[in-house]
Amino acid sequence: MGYKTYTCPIAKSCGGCEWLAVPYPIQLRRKQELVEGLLGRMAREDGCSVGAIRGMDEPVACRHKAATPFAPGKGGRVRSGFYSAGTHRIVACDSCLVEDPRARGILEDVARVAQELGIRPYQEDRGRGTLRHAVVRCGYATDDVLLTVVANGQRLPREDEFVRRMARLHPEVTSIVLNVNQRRTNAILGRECRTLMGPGTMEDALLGCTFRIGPTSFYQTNPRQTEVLYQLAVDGARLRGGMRVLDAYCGCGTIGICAASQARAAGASITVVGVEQVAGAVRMARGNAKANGLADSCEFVRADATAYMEDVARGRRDAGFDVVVMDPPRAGSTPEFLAGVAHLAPSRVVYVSCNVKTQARDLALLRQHGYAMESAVPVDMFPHTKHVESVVTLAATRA
Ligand SMILES: C[S@@+](CC[C@H](N)C(=O)[O-])C[C@H]1O[C@@H](n2cnc3c(N)ncnc32)[C@H](O)[C@@H]1O
Repeated sequence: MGYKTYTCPIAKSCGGCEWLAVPYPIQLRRKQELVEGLLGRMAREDGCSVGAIRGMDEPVACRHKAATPFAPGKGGRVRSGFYSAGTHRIVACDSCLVEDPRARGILEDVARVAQELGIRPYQEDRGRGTLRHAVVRCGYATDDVLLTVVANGQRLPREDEFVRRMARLHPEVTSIVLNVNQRRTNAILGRECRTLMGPGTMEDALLGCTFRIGPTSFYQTNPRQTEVLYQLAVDGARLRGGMRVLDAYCGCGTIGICAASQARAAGASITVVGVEQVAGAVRMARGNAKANGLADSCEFVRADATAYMEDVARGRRDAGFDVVVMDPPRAGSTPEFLAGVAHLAPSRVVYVSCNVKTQARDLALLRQHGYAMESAVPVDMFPHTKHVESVVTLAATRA
């Protein structure tokens, strides 16, 4: 890898890629050092070391998802682009280095068509206007493109015409969904969705499994690197026939389904129980298990992961897991969940994290509960930013 850097005309004002001026090999070195700093001592004490970061060959066009806010501009214009770093001022943008190249043009045309049809953009300070945000999700292994338009209301004015024009301008869009968000909040998406065109979801494939993803479901941003991340997680689980795997914080069921599919391909059958708190994601996970021929071996439960563990400890749910895979949000897990892991006493724990600080905090507790680190591998899911993901595997030290 040479010392090539990437440029972007709005790099300074956008602030999305804060490390863009840093050559990619140096970005990777910094992330490696960050993970070493947070996990290195614990790894050494347990007799292992932090492995080499898995970076990208070409860290561009890697985000499957792109979004824009809308705001009123001069002369009835509808403005779109990115929020300038630390503000809600919109900086226009017609292409983005890290996004799927299909996405930005579609978002720009949402603004243009809304302007032509007189659909008023949302005024954040007054809570007035209809068009708040748009989000485009593009398949990595498929040609699916899902456009979600977020409205401050149940309908868009001239909704049918809006859909007709967008479909004509962008035949590559396979689905359009209206998401309703009438709250005064910074959160982009509301809970309610209505399909305006197509199936209302998109399909993608990872590690040979197909996944249907809804507009509000979590799906890893960088699918190329997701395959690297998931393979590390599946390898770390050391699956054997007959094993039961708990996939905690499972989203649309992606890790558990990839694990069950790889076990099946190796002639072994495992069972997976996925736990996730978002109802829509659980529905998707069940459908995904079915679509991959794994409905009999993969079960998905809608629950708070900590509450699920507490139920297991009280004997209200089945225990008997050989492996726990956990992939919590940035805030990490809870002491109660981690105590629940100790109660379940799986032989292995695989901890996937997008925030190594909270992961280090949780690993310290798991080590107190009788687990030792066996491996830790950073994965670069977010090039040109300071963020890094890591996969840590632990084994029970007590037989
Ligand atoms: C980092 S994502 C990982 C999802 C999935 N493993 C993947 O790779 O796509 C974390 C997931 O945990 C879910 N989640 C957050 N807090 C939770 C909780 N307390 N209990 C259960 N699920 C939770 C989120 O909805 C999200 O789907």
